[in-house]
Amino acid sequence: MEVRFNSVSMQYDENDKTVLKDMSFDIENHSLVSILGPSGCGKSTTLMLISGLLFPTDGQIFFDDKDVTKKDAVQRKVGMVFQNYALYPHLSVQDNIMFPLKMAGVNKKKRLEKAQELADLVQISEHLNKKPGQLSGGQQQRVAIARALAKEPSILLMDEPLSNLDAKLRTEMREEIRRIQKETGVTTVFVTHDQEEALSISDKVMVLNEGVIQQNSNPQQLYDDPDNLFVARFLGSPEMNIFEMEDIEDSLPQNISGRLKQQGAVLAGIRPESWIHTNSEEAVITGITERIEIVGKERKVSLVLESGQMVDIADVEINFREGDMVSFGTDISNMFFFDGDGNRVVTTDAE
Ligand SMILES: Nc1ncnc2c1ncn2[C@@H]1O[C@H](COP(=O)(O)OP(=O)(O)OP(=O)(O)O)[C@@H](O)[C@H]1O
Repeated sequence: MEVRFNSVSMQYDENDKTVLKDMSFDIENHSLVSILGPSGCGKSTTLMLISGLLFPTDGQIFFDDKDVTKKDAVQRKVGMVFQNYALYPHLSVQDNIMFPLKMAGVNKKKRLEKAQELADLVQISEHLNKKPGQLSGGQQQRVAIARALAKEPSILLMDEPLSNLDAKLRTEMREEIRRIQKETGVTTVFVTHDQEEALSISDKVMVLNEGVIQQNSNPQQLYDDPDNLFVARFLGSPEMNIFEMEDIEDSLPQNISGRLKQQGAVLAGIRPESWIHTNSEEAVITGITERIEIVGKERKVSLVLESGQMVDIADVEINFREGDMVSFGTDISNMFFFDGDGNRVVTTDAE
């Protein structure tokens, strides 16, 4: 099922602030889309509006060509998975999976068949007779996914489904969600505030801030070609280093820095992994190495510039020590520029 928002706005209360502002997007059939953004940006509200558990103040919502704006969750036939699993503790795994089918009046033979099929899909067959309390968090979430899929939903909605799991299980389960989504082909919307999670499993990531879509594109594009300063800084860890243009323009070719300024560029950004250690005059920054962190294969250097600005540098060969004065440069193609409103400024030469 394709989902389309047409200028949707949401205000919980007349006197309250507008939580989502004039939101328009398309979610392609059979795709997995993540909604990513900081706390309070409107991720769950967007998901609830797709589900039909909430209704917009303005705008229309379409499932394929059908206007579902006024239809509730049952009419929209959505499947939902929550952070806390929301399983029935007194029912077995099998009964939990079959529950929506029982409510729909499906006969027992068919219910059992479907429960087995879904248990196989989410790889929980050997636990069918257990109660949720006897399962690990990851296994409980598998049951919740199977239950959400039981009625062959038009769309599967997941609100921070992995938040209660430890780091290793989180990684494992996100791969599982991707596999299950691919096998079933069900259009899936996944809410998370974890960028790695969103980038690793999604066909598209919708980045939200303060109820406004900042960018809606494939994960690689978000990282390599951010539309604005918010997206550039939100994605990537450590965060992109940001400089005032005037602090950095001397190291840019004059014709390019002139053109960028003409276009309104006031800030320049360089990702920590784009720096190259150099002794040449082409260095963009020079500073004192304040800290070197080596954790497994990760290398991170914190450099303090003369101005006092701290710069993060990652993935470089470390042939210097803490306290050393070191210089770094980068190719102009690795630099991002932004105007005073935080919008990206691109000159063809700087691309
Ligand atoms: N029932 C409600 N009544 C009034 N305001 C609400 C209600 N639910 C959410 N809000 C407000 O709407 C805004 C968006 O909330 P929402 O839960 O959608 O954000 P979120 O991005 O999912 O946040 P989080 O990551 O913290 O869960 C917040 O400012 C929140 O305070």
